[in-house]
Amino acid sequence: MPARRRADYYCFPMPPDAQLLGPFVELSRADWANLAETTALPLDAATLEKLRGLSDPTSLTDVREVYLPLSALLSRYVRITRELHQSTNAFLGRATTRTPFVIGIAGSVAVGKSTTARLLRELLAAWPEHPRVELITTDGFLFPNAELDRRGLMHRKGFPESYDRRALLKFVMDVKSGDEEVSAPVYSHLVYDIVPDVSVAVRRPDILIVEGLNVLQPARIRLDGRAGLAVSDFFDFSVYVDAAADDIRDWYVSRFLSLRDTAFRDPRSYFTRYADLTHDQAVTQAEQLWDTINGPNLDRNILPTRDRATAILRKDREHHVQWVRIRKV
Ligand SMILES: Nc1ncnc2c1ncn2[C@@H]1O[C@H](COP(=O)(O)OP(=O)(O)O)[C@@H](O)[C@H]1O
Ligand SMILES: CC(C)(COP(=O)(O)O)[C@@H](O)C(=O)NCCC(=O)O
Repeated sequence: MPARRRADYYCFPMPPDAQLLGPFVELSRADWANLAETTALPLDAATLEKLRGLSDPTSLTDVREVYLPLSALLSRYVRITRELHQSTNAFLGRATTRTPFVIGIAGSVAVGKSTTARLLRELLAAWPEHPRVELITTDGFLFPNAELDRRGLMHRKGFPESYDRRALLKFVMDVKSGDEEVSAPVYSHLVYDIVPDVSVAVRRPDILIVEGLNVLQPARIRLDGRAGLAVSDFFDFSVYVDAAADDIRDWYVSRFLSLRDTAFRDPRSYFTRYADLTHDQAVTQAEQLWDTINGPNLDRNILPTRDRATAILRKDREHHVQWVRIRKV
């Protein structure tokens, strides 16, 4: 038998596509939709149009049946975490400042994380108890292209090692330390690079949403054999947006075709060379990008983190959420 590495002893042996049901309660779409505590939707069709990602068909019915109940559950978590903070302060005899409630949103490229994150921001901000909701995406913590090139990682964009993980961890730790102002760098999908000298500031919101491919990655084992910290150690709640890999691949390809007719035509786009591809050439190009970068990243790095989430939203081929899993407490 081959020698086992020390870290193997701490791993629960699971096939990569196995799903843990034990720690989760699973609700069908219909049962989940019945949980919405209010029928008033604080969002109209025009706002939804602005929040939806390119080629994302999420409808007002989806908002009402899926995202509204999720925001109601999240609001409970926020309230109870505040009570826990007060109770902990009373126990410690200290008056520590409450820190933002941090929500992580994970999932593959093209699965619709941005739409989920923007919808939750809108819905959560409608609650008078926590109106200040901010959102950051982890792409701002990708290394700039020049650095990715230097490290031989230009074809690994989105893999865990393509991020400045230390800076991302410090950002989330500073937010959870209650720092008055914490800033994050900014990425441009259009230019396909970090925007130099630009940052966004996070000033102690009630809720911070952190959206990105790898936010549920566990801590790395350091050279001395000890585990470090991971951003997910500072999440109060996390959501994994899930779908069949073949469906996500198709969504990626059709989004690429839409981008060919829109963003790729912008002279500032990194991908102007794709604007004049024929339909068939564009499909081949998109499939190649998927099969060499985003597909392997999903298999190796993102999907194995699914069961670390507090909530899993599983979409069908039409982007409709079929079932929801919530971690038991
Ligand atoms: N090359 C691109 N040019 C312009 N926008 C893009 C490009 N690639 C992705 N986007 C946009 O960036 C956002 C994030 O995309 P992605 O990381 O695939 O996550 P998701 O689809 O899960 O939200 C989406 O709103 C998408 O439409
Ligand atoms: C920018 C991304 C890595 C996503 O970053 P995230 O905000 O999820 O950390 C991804 O959308 C991307 O552009 N991947 C590169 C491969 C491709 O062009 O499809």
